[in-house]
Parts: sequence; structure tokens; C-alpha cells
Amino acid sequence: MTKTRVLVLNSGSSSVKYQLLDMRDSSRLAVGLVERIGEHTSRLSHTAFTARQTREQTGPIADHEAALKAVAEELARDGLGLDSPELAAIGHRVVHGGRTFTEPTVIDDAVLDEIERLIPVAPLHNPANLTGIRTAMALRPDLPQVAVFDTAFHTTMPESAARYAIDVRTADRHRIRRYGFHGTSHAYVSRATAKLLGKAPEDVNVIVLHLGNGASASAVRKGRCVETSMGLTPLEGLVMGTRSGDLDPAVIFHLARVGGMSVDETDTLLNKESGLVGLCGDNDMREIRRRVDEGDEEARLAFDIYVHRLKKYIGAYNAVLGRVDAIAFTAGVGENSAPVREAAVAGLEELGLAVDGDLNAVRSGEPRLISPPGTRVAVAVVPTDEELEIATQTYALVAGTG
Ligand SMILES: Nc1ncnc2c1ncn2[C@@H]1O[C@H](COP(=O)(O)OP(=O)(O)O)[C@@H](O)[C@H]1O
Ligand SMILES: CC(=O)OP(=O)(O)O
Ligand SMILES: [Mg+2]
Repeated sequence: MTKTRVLVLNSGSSSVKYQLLDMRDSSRLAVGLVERIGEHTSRLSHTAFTARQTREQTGPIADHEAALKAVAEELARDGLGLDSPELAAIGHRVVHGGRTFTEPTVIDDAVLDEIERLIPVAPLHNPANLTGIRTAMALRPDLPQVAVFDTAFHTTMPESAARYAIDVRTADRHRIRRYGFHGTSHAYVSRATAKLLGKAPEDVNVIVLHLGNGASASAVRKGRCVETSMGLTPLEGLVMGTRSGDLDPAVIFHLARVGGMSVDETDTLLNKESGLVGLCGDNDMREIRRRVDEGDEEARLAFDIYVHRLKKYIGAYNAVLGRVDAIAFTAGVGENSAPVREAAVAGLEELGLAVDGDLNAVRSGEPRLISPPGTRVAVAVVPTDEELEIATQTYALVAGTG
């Protein structure tokens, strides 16, 4: 039997997203999501397109291992189980690959060790990724398991962008540099944006704004990343759902000296209790906009801070690229929040940027332009598909080996 299927696992800090694809035509056989892992109100939602079935279950799912086993059971109920002889490989999103991994990589013990070694610089993500990999390996030890790294696309950044201005010896000793994340999404979306413009990726310069729970911007010149907003860890850059993004590093010394806060307390504050949730108590942009529309001042300020930071990055990446052909909004907020897109581009006419109100209001799952016809820079909404990209890269690596 030909092995044409790939299962993709995207294990986040408190969720697992998965897709089973048939790579002959990249069609999706099943998709699903396990949310709120570790809480009493965990939820698994599973759709099998083959059986035209969607099922949901709620109730405690203790950890990522339990989550993955529940996913395997759901797939099996639709005859799509992990024991399928048609399965060619399992592709895993791995957030931090350091400088070691610039390409998708078949996972062995040495790869596992390296992902583990990188936990201190991706504490929210790499442990979950590792559990996902180990559980999948236990379920199908015979199958190639492939890691696709968030950092890989950013390894083309020049040293001038990748280095922090700190003592070189200290930086080198501790491998402190800017790695960047969400690379699979930035790669996919920058290519899809070129396609939307009817051009080859090598012929365009694109700013990609990946605005999900985690958020990052990247500047892509002729298909290669030259700058991105996340750094050593996914904390730097834009305002996010629960992360502060950019900040004077002296805030941390100040909190230690004046606030008596430990390193771990500050880590939690900046990664989990800051960003939109720290500013207004909500991290969901839908809820924030609802509050803004009701005249809530706290939500308004949170929205304004979020947009102000975004605008600074758009300006900075215009300067980095020199010439910009398109700006692409993607991920949960970027794809769905017309007010964020409108506000981020407002007042940037001198940079050749504008958003058309009617086009911006269109709701669609397709890549689309939202700038008025004839503007110098195309502004686009380009849905990301990290799972499809991971499946494509995974299959390219293993096809012909099984
Ligand atoms: N219809 C919508 N309008 C505005 N924001 C939305 C909408 N749907 C989702 N979002 C935002 O997208 C976020 C999730 O984005 P997503 O890319 O799925 O995140 P992640 O992959 O990091 O979990 C939510 O927290 C919410 O702020
Ligand atoms: C790297 C990162 O921030 O990922 P996510 O948006 O999935 O949290
Ligand atoms: Mg995401």
C-alpha cells in the first residue's frame, strides 16, 4: 500500500492542534484541537471529513500525553488510526531549534536531546513539543517522526539583525542571539502573498504580521527572512495575548530590587500575565473589541497600545526593506480583526499604505487584498496554514523512504 498520509501535531503550551492529510492532493482527512489541557474543563473537538463527523468531548485531560492518546482514539473511531499502513510520517511543530536546525529533520535520540537542551529558551513550548513527539514515537516506533522548527526560516537573518548589542563573549558562551519564531507561518504566508500578487517569491518584499495568541512580524526580502520581531525567546517584539513584547530590560532589575520579585516570578509576569491580559484582563481580541464598543476605557487603551506597537514595526520594516510590495495580516487576530488591520495601517499613506473599508470588512477564508486598487503597497489578509506547511515539508523529506 502506498504511504501518502501525514499526521501533523502542533503541541502548544496548553493545547494540541492536529491534522491528518493525504499528500496526493494535500486534502485534509481529519482535523482537531484539544484545549485547556491540565484543567478540569479540557475540550477535544474532532472532525473527520471522511466520515463527515464532528465530535466534541469535555472533561479533564491531565497532560499532553493523555491528550495525544485521546486524539489517537478519536482518529481510530473513524478508521483513521495511527496504525494505518497508509501513514508515511508524523510531522511535529517544534518551536525552538536554535542554530542547529535549519531544515526539517527526522527525529532520533540526538535530535531529542538538542530539543531538550533548548527548553530554557522556549519554556512554554519545547516541553510540550517533546511530550508530543515522545508519545507519538511510543505509539508508532516504526514510523519516521519529523520535526519542523519555528526558528528555521529565520536562520537567513544577517548578523546585524540577529545579534544583540551585548558583550560578544558572553553572548557566544550562552548562545544569546535573536532566533525568531512562527517561521513556518512566515514562510508559508510570504509565499502565499507573492502568489496572490501573481509574482514569484524572489520578486517581492513582504512584511508578514502573524497576530495570534503569540504574535510576531517579519521582513522578507525576495523570499528570505531578513528581520523578525521575536528574539532569543518568543517574548520579544509585539504586544501579545499574555506576553509583554518589547520592554526596557531594566524593568526586570527594577522589579527585583524595588519589587522584591524573583527571576521566576518576573518570567511568569512577562510571559503569562502581561500583554493584552495584563493591560485589560482579556486576551481575546473579540472580547476586547466588544468592550471598546461599549466604551470601556481600559480595553481601549489595551487596544491602542497593541496597535501602536504594530505600527512601529510596520514603519521599522519599511526602513529595513527599503521597498515593500505587500503587507500580509495572518493568524487569529490578523485574519479576523478588521479594526486591528484598519488601525495598524491608519495614517501610513506616506508609506503607500491604505485599507479600503469595504474590502477590509469582507469575511473569507481565502487570501485577499484589502487595499484600494492602485495603491503602491498591497495590504492583504492571507490565512496561515502551519499544519499544511509542516505536512508538506515532512512528506518531502520522507516520500520514497517507506
Ligand atoms: N473573530 C475574531 N475576531 C478577532 N479576533 C479573533 C477572532 N477569532 C480569533 N481571534 C483572536 O485570535 C487569537 C487566537 O489566534 P491563533 O492564531 O489561533 O492563536 P494560537 O495559534 O497562538 O493559539 C484569539 O486569542 C483571539 O484574540
Ligand atoms: C512561538 C509562539 O509564540 O508560538 P504560539 O503563538 O503558538 O504561542
Ligand atoms: Mg499559532
